[in-house]
Amino acid sequence: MKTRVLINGIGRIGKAVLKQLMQNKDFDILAINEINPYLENIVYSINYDSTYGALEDKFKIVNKNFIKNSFTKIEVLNFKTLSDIDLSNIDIIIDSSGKKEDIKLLKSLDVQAIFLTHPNSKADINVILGANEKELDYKEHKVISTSSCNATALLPALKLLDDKKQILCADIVTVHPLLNHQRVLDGSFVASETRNVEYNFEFGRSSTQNIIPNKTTTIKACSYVLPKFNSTLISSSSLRVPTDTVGAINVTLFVEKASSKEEIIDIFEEYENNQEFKVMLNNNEPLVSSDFKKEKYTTIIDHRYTDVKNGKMIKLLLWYDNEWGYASKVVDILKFYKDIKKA
Ligand SMILES: NC(=O)c1ccc[n+]([C@@H]2O[C@H](COP(=O)([O-])OP(=O)(O)OC[C@H]3O[C@@H](n4cnc5c(N)ncnc54)[C@H](O)[C@@H]3O)[C@@H](O)[C@H]2O)c1
Repeated sequence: MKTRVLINGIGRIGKAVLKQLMQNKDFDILAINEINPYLENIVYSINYDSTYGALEDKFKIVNKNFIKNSFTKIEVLNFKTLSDIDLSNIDIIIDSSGKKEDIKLLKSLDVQAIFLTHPNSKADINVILGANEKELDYKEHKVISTSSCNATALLPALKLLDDKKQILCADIVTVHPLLNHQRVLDGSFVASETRNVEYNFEFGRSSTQNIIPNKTTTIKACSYVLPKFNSTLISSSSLRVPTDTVGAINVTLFVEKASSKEEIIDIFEEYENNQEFKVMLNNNEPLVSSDFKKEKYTTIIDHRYTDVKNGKMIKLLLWYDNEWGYASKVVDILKFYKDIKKA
């Protein structure tokens, strides 16, 4: 039986999830809920995309509040909160609105599961493939966070090296494309339902003219998945850059067990050849960020920059598509959830 899905919030991540999940015959996207009240605008922004290109099979509006292409017909709703929606024909919700909804309210919804596309310490579980998917239990876990793009890219690599070499401490710097909550030109930085103002004033500055430093929640998000990877072990910072998608993470690790550069590369190559999900891919080509656009592997280890000093300091450069790549992991987690439920 097909799993009937509602997507809440059809922004950058909602659209990337929609376009990938539409291809999967085990899922039926029955509804989208979006606070944007302009249906014409929603359809337009699904059909055309500056980053990933236009849809070949375009949607049209039918029957007032439905959108339809050759294969899919989806109802478009306009509610402020999920609790106002009739969910009688929905099995799972993907909440890609970014809204930090009350977890009690989410748990009370009459669906099998709610997948949040942001890290959430109050969710029943935060899942990253290649880190803790074996802990996912459909009977116990109803509110399931699929963590953040950075943590999804970073944690499998950290876990692998910790299992083999035991990490003593580390530092990461994420280089992240701009996001919709930023300003095009300088302005105020105000709180919203999806971003609180404790962030920093630098996000009120022009996103296209600056490299914007900020704190990152990446390590906090990792700790919700595997508690040992926390801010006592790992320091972090982030640079927001004026590109549309594809991030990079510069990782420096100090480890207990000494190794050579060749041994570290072998560890990642062995992982790539034996993995269950598309998590890690090794790269040795002279590529730049846009070459990783639409890459579905969670993280690409760029071995042109892999290095080891004195046996115990390891340097890595990781790439990841923070939109399409992350959304592909949300879809993989949904497939995994469905598989364990069937088994
Ligand atoms: N963009 C990324 O790189 C990325 C990667 C991983 C996770 N995320 C997370 O995914 C979430 C969405 O991020 P995004 O970049 O797609 O943001 P976005 O601003 O592009 O999209 C959010 C969408 O949700 C809608 N929305 C807001 N509140 C709503 C509500 N109450 N009900 C229904 N719709 C609502 C907005 O109108 C918008 O269309 C955030 O939590 C973000 O942290 C983003």
